[in-house]
Amino acid sequence: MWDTFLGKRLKGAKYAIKGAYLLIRNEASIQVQVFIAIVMTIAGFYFEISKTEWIFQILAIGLVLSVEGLNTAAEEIANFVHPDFHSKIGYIKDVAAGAVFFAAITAVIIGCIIYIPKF
Ligand SMILES: Nc1ncnc2c1ncn2[C@@H]1O[C@H](COP(=O)(O)OP(=O)(O)OP(=O)(O)O)[C@@H](O)[C@H]1O
Repeated sequence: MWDTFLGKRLKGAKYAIKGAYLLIRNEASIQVQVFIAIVMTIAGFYFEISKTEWIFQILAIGLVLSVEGLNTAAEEIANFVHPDFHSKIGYIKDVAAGAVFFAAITAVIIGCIIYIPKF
């Protein structure tokens, strides 16, 4: 069953769900982002944001969690291939963190556009 086209896709999805679970269980940065996502979701219901606002909020949450997850993967690869201090590893980790910064700034701006007018 797992050797068919559909079976291989299902197996891939199984590993992806396992990866998402590992990120949430092991990574403090992801746990913080998930907490913020839950708070923002509660805020969305509390302020009864519009369908368009929900779409942007969900996209922002997904963007941050996705990029944070990829940043963690980059850090893990860097630590595995070169556990010792190296300027190149420092550069790789810094640019991966920079990607998270872009995503986080985008999410904050979206949050401000949605919620500031509600006060
Ligand atoms: N092996 C290394 N060589 C050079 N610089 C490093 C190395 N490891 C970390 N750094 C520098 O330290 C910064 C933070 O490292 P890292 O992202 O691993 O966070 P941490 O706080 O050490 O670990 P964690 O995120 O798991 O708590 C990097 O962005 C990089 O500038």
